[in-house]
Amino acid sequence: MSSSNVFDEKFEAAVTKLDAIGIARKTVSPVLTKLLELYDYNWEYIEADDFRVLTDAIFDEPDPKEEQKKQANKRKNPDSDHYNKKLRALLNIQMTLNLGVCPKNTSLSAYKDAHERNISNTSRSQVITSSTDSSTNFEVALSNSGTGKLSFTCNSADHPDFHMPDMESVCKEMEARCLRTYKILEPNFSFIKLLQDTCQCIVDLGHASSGPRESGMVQIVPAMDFLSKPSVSRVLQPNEAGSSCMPPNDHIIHDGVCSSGSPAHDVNDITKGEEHVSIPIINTVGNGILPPPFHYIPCNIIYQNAYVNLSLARIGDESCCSGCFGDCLAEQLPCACATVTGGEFAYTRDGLLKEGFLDSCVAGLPKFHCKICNPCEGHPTKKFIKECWSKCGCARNCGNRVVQRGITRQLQVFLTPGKKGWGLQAAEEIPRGAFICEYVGEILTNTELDERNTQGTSKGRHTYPTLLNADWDTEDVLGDDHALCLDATFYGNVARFINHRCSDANLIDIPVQIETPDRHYYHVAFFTKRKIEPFEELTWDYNIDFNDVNHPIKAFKCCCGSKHCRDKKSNPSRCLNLFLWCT
Ligand SMILES: C[S@@+](CC[C@H](N)C(=O)[O-])C[C@H]1O[C@@H](n2cnc3c(N)ncnc32)[C@H](O)[C@@H]1O
Repeated sequence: MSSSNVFDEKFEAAVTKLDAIGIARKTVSPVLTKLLELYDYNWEYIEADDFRVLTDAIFDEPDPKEEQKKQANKRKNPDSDHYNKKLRALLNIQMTLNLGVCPKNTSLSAYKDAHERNISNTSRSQVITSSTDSSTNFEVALSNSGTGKLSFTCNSADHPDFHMPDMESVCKEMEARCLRTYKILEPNFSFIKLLQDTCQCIVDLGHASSGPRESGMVQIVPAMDFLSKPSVSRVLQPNEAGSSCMPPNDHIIHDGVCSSGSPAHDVNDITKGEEHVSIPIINTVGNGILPPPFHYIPCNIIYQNAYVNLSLARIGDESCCSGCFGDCLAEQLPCACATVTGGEFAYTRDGLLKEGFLDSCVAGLPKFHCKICNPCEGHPTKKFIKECWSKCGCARNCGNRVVQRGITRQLQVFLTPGKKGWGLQAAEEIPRGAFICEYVGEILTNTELDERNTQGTSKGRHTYPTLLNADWDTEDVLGDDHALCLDATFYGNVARFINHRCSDANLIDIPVQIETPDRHYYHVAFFTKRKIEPFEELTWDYNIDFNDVNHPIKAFKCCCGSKHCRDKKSNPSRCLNLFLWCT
């Protein structure tokens, strides 16, 4: 039987089953379609327990009439946080559009013509230009308060055909986008009204020629908190003119820069050249939303009190291979650096983890049961990798230096279709045992992490810390003032986008010792547990206890979709798509 027949039969069986308990086909079909997408067409999960997931999803689906009423109420009550988020996203897009329509062809003279037609014949706006050799900065001040400026930089030589967009067409385009993307139900929806209501801007399309506002313009008087955030200093560089500088999700293009407290994202490469490979941001939903801003760093950085002892004097002969030369893996006998891994290197000459080593990491070491906790549920202990380092005599390209050489695989940051937010996916086939990336962030003491949690500085829907507790022997003697963790909330690398999957995740985190022989501080490296297909999401098991409300790493309602999901409170229908709110 063909796979499409099998699909049809299964679909029909599900619909018939639910019909028998009084749920009509027209109710079942759309929910089933969404669930199938969510679970990668894994019927096993949907058919389990007599279609329990499907039945739950149907009962949890909001009544469409109730939903319409709620939407209308929210519009009447713009203070609602939920509603503000939506507006924020809409405004964000509006600003993106203003930059986005700036075609790659702009010349100073064309621009000046355009601004004279559209902007400058009003006393409330002005155009400021400043030129460098290869580019011209245009700052279009859209209000006399000086706060609502919108500007961009473009390379004047490359843009001979630029026309300043007129506000009417921008607003029409926005309205169409809103209706299309957000499926707004209200028949009288108007984008201009939305702008006026939400950021107190006066939108004048130039039809009524009254006073100084006769030309098509938008005056923006920031009223909402996100508009009044301080602007920053990063201006688009000539070589990145165009779409590569886009506003991060919570931020607006403001004062000519992708403005926020943190730098803007480059959609073509979230690493901004910090890694050997470019890692693009993919949002196939096309709603223009980007991940919230953070600083991309390729290596861990100490926040404040963390003590990491990087002393060459502490690395004894038994912890390095100063006598080696070239590639340690090419030698007949393994050097001192292989002692930690039982006298054999963890890596093959192809740069992959050896099968046996990976198998033993996946199987895991027995938990350590201490006498302090009562009762002790066991503390994690993991197998470590030890790489050669500066005190070793081998070369930079020695086969026992994999993690320290950084990311080499093709990866993408993408907006997941469910409620997990952003994720990381492979952009190529990757073999089993391959290094993907390190978990990079600020090095904090556990006390500092607790402080961030209690002060709410890390407050947000998603959290990004990981504890460095792979070795209980070390942890045991350290208090929270000394034990360390990594927090990628504000500073981090792509690993901060790797989502959790219970038990059958395709990545494993392995502690790696590089600069320090003790296990107080180490690197957390992700390797593939099996072959990865192109565009498969990369996941790891955070190993969190979904019932432990006091743990410094806050549990979330798990949407991993695994049949081994440990979150008994998770309801798969809650994990269904709602793109707009997911960041
Ligand atoms: C390290 S971040 C992962 C990236 C995150 N999705 C984002 O958009 O930035 C961890 C957060 O992602 C979300 N997350 C990760 N795995 C999840 C899962 N299986 N189910 C639901 N949410 C998940 C949770 O909000 C969690 O706090």
